[in-house]
Amino acid sequence: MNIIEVKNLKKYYKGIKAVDGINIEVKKGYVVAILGPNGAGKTTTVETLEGLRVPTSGEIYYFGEKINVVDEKIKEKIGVQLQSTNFFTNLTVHETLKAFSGLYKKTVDVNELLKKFNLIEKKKSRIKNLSGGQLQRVALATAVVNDPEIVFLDEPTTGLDPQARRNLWDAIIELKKNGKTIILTTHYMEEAEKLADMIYIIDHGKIILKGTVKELIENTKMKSVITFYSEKNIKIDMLDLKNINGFYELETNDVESDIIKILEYSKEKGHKIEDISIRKPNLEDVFLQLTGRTLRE
Ligand SMILES: Nc1ncnc2c1ncn2[C@@H]1O[C@H](COP(=O)(O)OP(=O)(O)OP(=O)(O)O)[C@@H](O)[C@H]1O
Repeated sequence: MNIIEVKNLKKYYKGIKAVDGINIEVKKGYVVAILGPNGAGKTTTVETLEGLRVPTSGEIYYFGEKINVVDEKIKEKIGVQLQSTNFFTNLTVHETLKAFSGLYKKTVDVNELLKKFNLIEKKKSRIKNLSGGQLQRVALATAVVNDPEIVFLDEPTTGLDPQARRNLWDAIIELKKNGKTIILTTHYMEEAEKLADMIYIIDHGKIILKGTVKELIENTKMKSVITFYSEKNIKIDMLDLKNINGFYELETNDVESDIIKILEYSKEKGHKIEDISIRKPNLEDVFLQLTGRTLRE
């Protein structure tokens, strides 16, 4: 069953079509990523689903039922981590989570949350004294304080260093393991690749492609590239090798079989081959091919 379904959703501001007729389906227990560059319409989309913005038109279904407003009943079942998380900087971590749990009927034990998000040691620290990674973990904890079925995460790792980002990914994977359905926005393709069961690529308010990572890459029919270096002149039957001053490049759809051919040739002829690398197409390439721009432009 689709836990959320969005049909032809539009949100227009004066002169700006922030969201321009998008369709999204979210299955229970899935992590769905909305991936797109700055200004693509990601925040507008999720905040409309959260009931924070009123759509211009379109239909939203929660748990199979069409809704007109995101009412209290739905708000009890969703958890929201806002992009611009404005906590009271003088409150402690514990006080912050307590304050958020006061907003809901059903809540989980705050100490459990502190444990779960590795914040026990920071329990009495003031928000203003936390690192970026710790702050994002508090934000994630506030999003599940009501034990929601669906968790919305708007660019949860923006601005974090790689280690803090990986820690947060682990926390998100843990939420999924606990059966939560997660909708996250991101402009990091690694994040979508790592976490998402289904990806919607959005640009200028429209979904330009959807699918699993594998489907998206296969869909665009992009090839992998094998590169290596050799001082010898290498010519292998059936392989269209490009040679630029000893740096060889091969575009291929069958990395495994072609790499074996190259290695067998090298062994047979005694021609030394160095610096072999394989580059498989990723979501950044998919986006570039579709739009002519990179995700971070
Ligand atoms: N309240 C508003 N009034 C007018 N225009 C808005 C408003 N909110 C967003 N927009 C515009 O709508 C477009 C989409 O913005 P949105 O914040 O949804 O994009 P985004 O993909 O979340 O970007 P980012 O990654 O920068 O957060 C942008 O052009 C933005 O300037």
